[in-house]
Formats: sequence, C-alpha cells, structure tokens
Amino acid sequence: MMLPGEIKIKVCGMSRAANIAELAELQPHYMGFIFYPQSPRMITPVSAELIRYIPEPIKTTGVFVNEEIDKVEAMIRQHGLKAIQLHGNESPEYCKTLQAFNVEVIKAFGIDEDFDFTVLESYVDAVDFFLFDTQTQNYGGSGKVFNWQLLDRYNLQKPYFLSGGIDLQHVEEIKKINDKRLYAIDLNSRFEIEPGLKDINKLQRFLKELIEVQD
Ligand SMILES: O=C(O)c1ccccc1NCC(=O)[C@H](O)[C@H](O)COP(=O)(O)O
Repeated sequence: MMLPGEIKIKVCGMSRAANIAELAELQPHYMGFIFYPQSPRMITPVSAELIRYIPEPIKTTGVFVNEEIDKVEAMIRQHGLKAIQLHGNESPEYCKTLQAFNVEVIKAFGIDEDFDFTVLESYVDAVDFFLFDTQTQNYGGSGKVFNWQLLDRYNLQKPYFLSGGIDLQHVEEIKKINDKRLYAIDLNSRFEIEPGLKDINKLQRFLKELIEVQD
C-alpha cells in the first residue's frame, strides 16, 4: 500500500523479525526500534541485525533514552540507522552532535498542562523534528493521549510528529488538525497484540482510513 505524500507515518517499537518484514511491505515512512533496555519493546540482538536490510525509503529510527553518545553512534554505524529519536533529558548540544552523524534527529517531549514550550527554543537549531508525546512517569509507549489543544501554545516553525496513544478512532480528529507543521503521526502500543508485536491488519486499516481522509 502506497502512503499519501502529505502526512508521514511512523510505526514504533518493532521487535520481531517476521513482524518487521510484514510491516516493511506497508512502507511506513519511519520504522522505530527501541534501544532502551527497560522498555518491553527493546529490540532483540537478532532482530536488530535485520534493520540494515529494511529497504529505503523507510527511515529506520533508533529510539534512545539518555544513552551514552558513543553507544548511539555505534548503533547508527552498526545498523545503518537513518534517524534517531531521543526520549530522555538530552541537551541541544547532544542533539547537535548526533546531527553530525548524518541522521535525522527527532527530540521527544512529554506534553501536559505544565509543559513550558519555551524550552523548545534552544533545540530549534539542533534537531530536525520535535515529537510531542504524552507526559507520564515513564519515557514513552504509554498508550495515553494528551490534550492536543495544548499545541495551540506551540509557536515555533519546526515540524513535529504527533504521538501518544494514537488509535484507529483518532483518524477523524487528525483530519481536522489544520497545522502545516504536523509532519508525521507516530503509532505504537494501540496497534499491538503484545508489546513489540504489531497488529498489521489494524495498521493497514489506519493507513487506509487516513488515505481516504486525505484524498
Ligand atoms: O515504546 C516504548 O516502550 C518506549 C520506551 C521508552 C522510550 C520511548 C518509547 N517509545 C517511543 C515512541 O515513539 C512511542 O511511539 C511513543 O512514546 C508513543 O507511544 P504510544 O503512547 O504507545 O502510542
């Protein structure tokens, strides 16, 4: 299934070989792999070996949380990652260092009522995209949706991924978002059979409904 040119799709938290191959056939724009050992979606060493064989134009994305920069660099080289997504307290300088490795840098922020959007200003020249996720005790993959109206407070031009608990039921709401900075939709735990194993049929339904919406 060819995805529409407008909005990009990222499917995150892939960890099983056969499931990765099935998803690759749907050609999401981004396929995310968790390199955070505390996550139930942590990529296994065997599955990680497949990442470099995932065909372009799918952008293979490594997700890290406060990882040593040398380790991230090693993973970029070992697996040929095309994008890096950061879910910890990584600084603008840390992000800038990674950009020099010729990868897209996506910096995630957990959004809630108390989020101070001015913190984003110092990241503008150090990242390619922001990713707005739901603020929780953990770093990601919560399955919880934040109040998208809070993004009315976002006043920078940097494009962003919308993330956090997105499910089939949100297609219509996504259709109503009138914001040219919305670059991609990030799908994860709401499309899982179990952590790390995606329901390909459900993903296909989401993509089909979004395509119908966009046509
Ligand atoms: O998914 C995880 O287990 C995870 C753990 C630690 C850091 C990031 C993680 N996921 C990153 C993602 O990009 C998720 O897609 C994003 O948090 C939204 O997840 P969900 O709320 O399950 O849709």
